[in-house]
Amino acid sequence: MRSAKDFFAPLAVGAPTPVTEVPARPSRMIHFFDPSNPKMAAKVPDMVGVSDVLLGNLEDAVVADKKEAAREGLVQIAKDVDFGEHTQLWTRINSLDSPWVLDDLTRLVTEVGDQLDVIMVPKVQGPEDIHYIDRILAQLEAKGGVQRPILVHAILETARGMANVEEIAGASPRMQGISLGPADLAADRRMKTTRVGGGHPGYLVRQDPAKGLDGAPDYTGERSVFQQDLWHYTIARMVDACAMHGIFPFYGPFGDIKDTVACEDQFRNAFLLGCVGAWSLHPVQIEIAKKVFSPTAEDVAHARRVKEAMPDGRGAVMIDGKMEDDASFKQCMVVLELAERLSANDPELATMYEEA
Ligand SMILES: CC(=O)SCCNC(=O)CCNC(=O)[C@H](O)C(C)(C)COP(=O)(O)OP(=O)(O)OC[C@H]1O[C@@H](n2cnc3c(N)ncnc32)[C@H](O)[C@@H]1OP(=O)(O)O
Ligand SMILES: CC(=O)C(=O)O
Ligand SMILES: [Mg+2]
Repeated sequence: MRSAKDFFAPLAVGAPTPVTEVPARPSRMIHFFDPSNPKMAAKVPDMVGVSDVLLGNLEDAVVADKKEAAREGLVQIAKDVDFGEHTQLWTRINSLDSPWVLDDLTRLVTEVGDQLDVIMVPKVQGPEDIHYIDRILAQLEAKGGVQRPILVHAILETARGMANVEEIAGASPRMQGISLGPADLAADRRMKTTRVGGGHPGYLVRQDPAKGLDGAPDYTGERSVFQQDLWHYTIARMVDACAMHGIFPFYGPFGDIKDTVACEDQFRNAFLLGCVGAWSLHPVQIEIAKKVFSPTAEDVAHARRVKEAMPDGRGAVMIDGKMEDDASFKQCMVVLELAERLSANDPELATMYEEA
């Protein structure tokens, strides 16, 4: 463990000073594109300002013989495209045990390090993986003359990573956030779902049987079933780990692109539990994430009323028959702060909240 007093010192001579607070930039959707796919790459400039985060994916979903093309494609995009103030450029590098990761890091950081906001690291197993990335990034930042520290995002997609999630979240001042990786995590845990995120009709709770005429349970009657959320425990624990360390939790991918309704439900569950965003794999999911991860006009209006009724956040008042006090005031401030942050980037949302 590093001494607290050294935690914010650069890990290489000439590397930029680490941040003491992770910038809370709007990141409602992390939109994935494959930089080796010319059709997807061509769409990137038009997605600036549409997606909060554009992520050039180098890992899974990019075939082995396209790894170099994806890396070079991303370098070119980072050089050619102006991402402006409101869209961040991220990448997902290959896993730390792969033959590509060293070149991914070396090439990207020394060539376009100042354009990259966050590097997503897949299959993080424990804090030691983050310590490795922390040091090598510092060395490469120094070599490339990078001016601001590149932040790090871990994907939670192994049982060991899950068991170490709190240590991962606090492993470096570079840690920006953590995403749930439901596909690899399901495989690693030997879960028996073949879906990429989302629920499963087999994971359910069934209503008790009604009583028959003789007062005994009638096991033959109709009984409602309630599908449960396979990911509840994992997301809730990830949210706590992130909140504890002042970093941001994200739901990951929802693979059933055509099921926009269930995607919206899964995203909203994550939003309500504390996540700030989700991944978008297809352009259709950008709008879903934008809708879900922006507070509703009703919630903003309610939060404002509570703030007006309790300007200093103390005491207890009744609003619409409900008690509001210091704690619910804080809940309302979470909503208002998020609405304010998002409005600064999104004039449409700003107008909606003004009129709420
Ligand atoms: C478990 C994990 O690790 S998840 C993360 C890794 N996976 C990914 O990154 C997957 C990213 N997404 C994709 O590869 C694709 O969206 C797929 C394979 C799911 C579907 O692709 P398609 O079958 O081409 O979808 P579809 O036909 O609806 O595409 C419509 C248009 O949107 C484009 N498009 C599709 N996905 C994207 C994207 N992520 N970004 C930009 N454009 C996209 C297509 O190129 C197509 O363009 P065109 O109209 O010029 O032909
Ligand atoms: C997100 C991811 O990489 C996974 O689900 O495996
Ligand atoms: Mg994965």
